Amino acid sequence: MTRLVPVLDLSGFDRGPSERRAFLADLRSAARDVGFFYLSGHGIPIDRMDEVLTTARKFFALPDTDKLVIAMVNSSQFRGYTRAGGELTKGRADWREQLDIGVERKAPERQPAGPAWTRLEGPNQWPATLPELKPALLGWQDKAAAVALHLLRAFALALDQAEDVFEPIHTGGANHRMKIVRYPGRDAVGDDQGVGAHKDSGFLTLLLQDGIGGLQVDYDDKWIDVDPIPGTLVVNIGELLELASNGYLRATVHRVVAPPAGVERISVPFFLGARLDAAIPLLDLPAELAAQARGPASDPDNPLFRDVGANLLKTRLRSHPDVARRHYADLLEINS
Ligand SMILES: O=C(O)CCC(=O)C(=O)O
Ligand SMILES: [Fe+2]
Repeated sequence: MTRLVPVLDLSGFDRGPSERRAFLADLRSAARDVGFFYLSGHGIPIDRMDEVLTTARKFFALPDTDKLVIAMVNSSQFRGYTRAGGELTKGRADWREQLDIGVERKAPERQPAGPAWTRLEGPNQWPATLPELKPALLGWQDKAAAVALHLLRAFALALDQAEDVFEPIHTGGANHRMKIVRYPGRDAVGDDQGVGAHKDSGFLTLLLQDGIGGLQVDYDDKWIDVDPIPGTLVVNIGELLELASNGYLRATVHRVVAPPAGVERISVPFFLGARLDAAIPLLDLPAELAAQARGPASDPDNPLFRDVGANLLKTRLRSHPDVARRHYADLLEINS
């Protein structure tokens, strides 16, 4: 049986010209069709994957007070802990708790006249009572970034571009983001929105999920389960890659249905980002690909900006209104 969401083996990309060609053809069709695929052959041992999930579980098991000390609302960089119900998708609460981190940097000197997105760079918040979390998550972030950048080179070739076409927009200051997420069983609320239907806003998302399931993709107006396959990562395309390819590649809508009563699900999404000062290029696609480009499917309520920093700030402000009110009140016309 062929799966609707296929499994692609990244090691094929580095195994010689004919395997590379086959990998790129599979990548192109997976990315254009359903927009989601499983990635095997990525080189991250399954033990490392399990370790990250285990460490994430330990974090969520900490007492609420330990987690709330590092609440995201403390951070103008949108880093830190969000309790279940504290994040919104299309205005509705998501039933998941999570810790957001990003690239660990010092906050730059604040330039009042500088662009607002400069406030997004800076440090993460870490729990004092679980010191192993920081090395585990920063280590995972490095590994996931390396896999995602490798894949981005493959995407460039699949689009008939120079392999390094995306390098200028991420080299030297990329802003990857990641989080650890816990979806409690639905008995807690009686609502089944783990996370509501959305597209991801970066280039590529690499998702590590445990064995529970609940992730679904929108395909032909039906919700298709992306059931866990051990040892793989789930990859999907974000809006920046859709934008760069003028909609030839597609950022697929997806959601998570909360697990059944008494069951929790842990996931670790990693979002490959770009430099905040970069603008997303419009790639010059060869005629046969350009003819099939649909134009980016921008949501009229939520238009995409080519400027990476402005785009990221807009999506963060929408998802976390409490952070917006505390740290970005000067920018807000939104009063909710
Ligand atoms: O937890 C998951 O499986 C997916 C989460 C997700 O789509 C997101 O955080 O953007
Ligand atoms: Fe997502």
